[in-house]
Amino acid sequence: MMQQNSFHAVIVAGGRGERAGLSVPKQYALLGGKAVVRWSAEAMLSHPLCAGLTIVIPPGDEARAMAEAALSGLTLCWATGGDSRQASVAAGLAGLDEELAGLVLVHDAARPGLDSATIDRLLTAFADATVDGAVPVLPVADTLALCGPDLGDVVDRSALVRVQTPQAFRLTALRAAHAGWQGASASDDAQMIRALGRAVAMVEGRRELEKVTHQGDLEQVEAMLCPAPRAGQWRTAVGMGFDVHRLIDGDGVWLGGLLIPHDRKLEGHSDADVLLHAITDAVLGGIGDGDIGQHFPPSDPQWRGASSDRFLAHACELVAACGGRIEHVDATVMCEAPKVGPHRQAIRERIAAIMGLPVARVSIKATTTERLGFTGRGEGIAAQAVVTVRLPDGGDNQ
Ligand SMILES: Nc1ccn([C@@H]2O[C@H](COP(=O)(O)OP(=O)(O)OP(=O)(O)O)[C@@H](O)[C@H]2O)c(=O)n1
Ligand SMILES: C[C@](O)(CO)[C@H](O)COP(=O)(O)O
Repeated sequence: MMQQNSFHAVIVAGGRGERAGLSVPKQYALLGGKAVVRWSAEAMLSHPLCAGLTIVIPPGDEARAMAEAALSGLTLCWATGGDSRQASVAAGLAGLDEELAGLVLVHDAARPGLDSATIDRLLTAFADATVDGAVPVLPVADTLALCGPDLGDVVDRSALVRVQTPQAFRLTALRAAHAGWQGASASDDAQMIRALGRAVAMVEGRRELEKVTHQGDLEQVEAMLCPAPRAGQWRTAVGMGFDVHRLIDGDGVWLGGLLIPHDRKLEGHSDADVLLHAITDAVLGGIGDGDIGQHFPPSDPQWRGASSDRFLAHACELVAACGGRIEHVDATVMCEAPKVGPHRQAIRERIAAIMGLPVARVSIKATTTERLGFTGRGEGIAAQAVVTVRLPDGGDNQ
């Protein structure tokens, strides 16, 4: 049953970002350690009335979006973009169920500064049954003038606004607008709804919703969203973790959130994922918050056979609750077998997804111990990890 005023979000991330001139399309660029598109995806999904999210990406970009933008940990649908923003929006709308999505919020991935309050203002506009759309707007602060070879006449700016996204619509109206559009390519959806003679309300926009368009914009938006810490406001902490599990007869070992085929398995109360346990302890070490056994006691039956993803995700949530963020993970697995190398990239991607990090910030290494000791004799597997955490001063655990 659809909740009153719940909405489905469509984030268009199907462009090439040519004007921004970055080394990757701007939706995948890192802003405050997180891919640009992930900022809006998280903001949409964390809104209590968000009933679903579709992200529109360039053709063939799904693996990249999941790995580079660390989107695989989020619950969402994919759509393949078109040659223009308008075509990409249409592709995103195509998969929506009319019944489930009464309202749709269409948003540019290139505007990472989305917050819940803006979404609330847009939704509130639909209390007026005559409204079919709502957009966030900002006043124009500069003098505006026509331009030709020389400066032309000044335009009355009191009659102008800057239109941002997300733009909210009744889905039936937006579909009709896209189906009936006959003009040149439309730069946003509100003008398409208005062409049908339908009303679009204006709500207060947000400075932080500035679009990353040209060179230098990414730095400016980052400065708004992640103000650089002044000396003494932040500190960097390094946490370390170490774990060992015994190998027994079985048919595969859980390592880094993946089941690796093997003729043995790791023994433990949970799934015994020795690598995730070491990383979890390193994350907890970074915030001085005990260890994995304290948070998930082996004596507690609810953790019997549990997937260790949950332990690591919980530790990452504790970092966020302190106002901190994880910068980097470096871990080493010690065993003779199974060989980790063939699975290294898949393990990095899985850990990055669990931790909400870009893959580049997760390093996984492996070594034998030259047949020495318990790992050398194949009696068990050991793993150690180092995690770097950035914490605001005052965000400390006592
Ligand atoms: N074919 C396209 C073009 C744009 N977009 C998306 O629409 C938003 C606004 O577009 P814009 O800022 O123009 O992005 P780009 O097209 O990527 O930029 P450029 O024109 O500089 O290449 C962006 O989130 C972009 O990813 C899209 O989904 N599909
Ligand atoms: C949709 C939009 O962000 C509203 O301001 C804007 O029109 C996108 O324009 P672009 O030329 O596709 O960047």
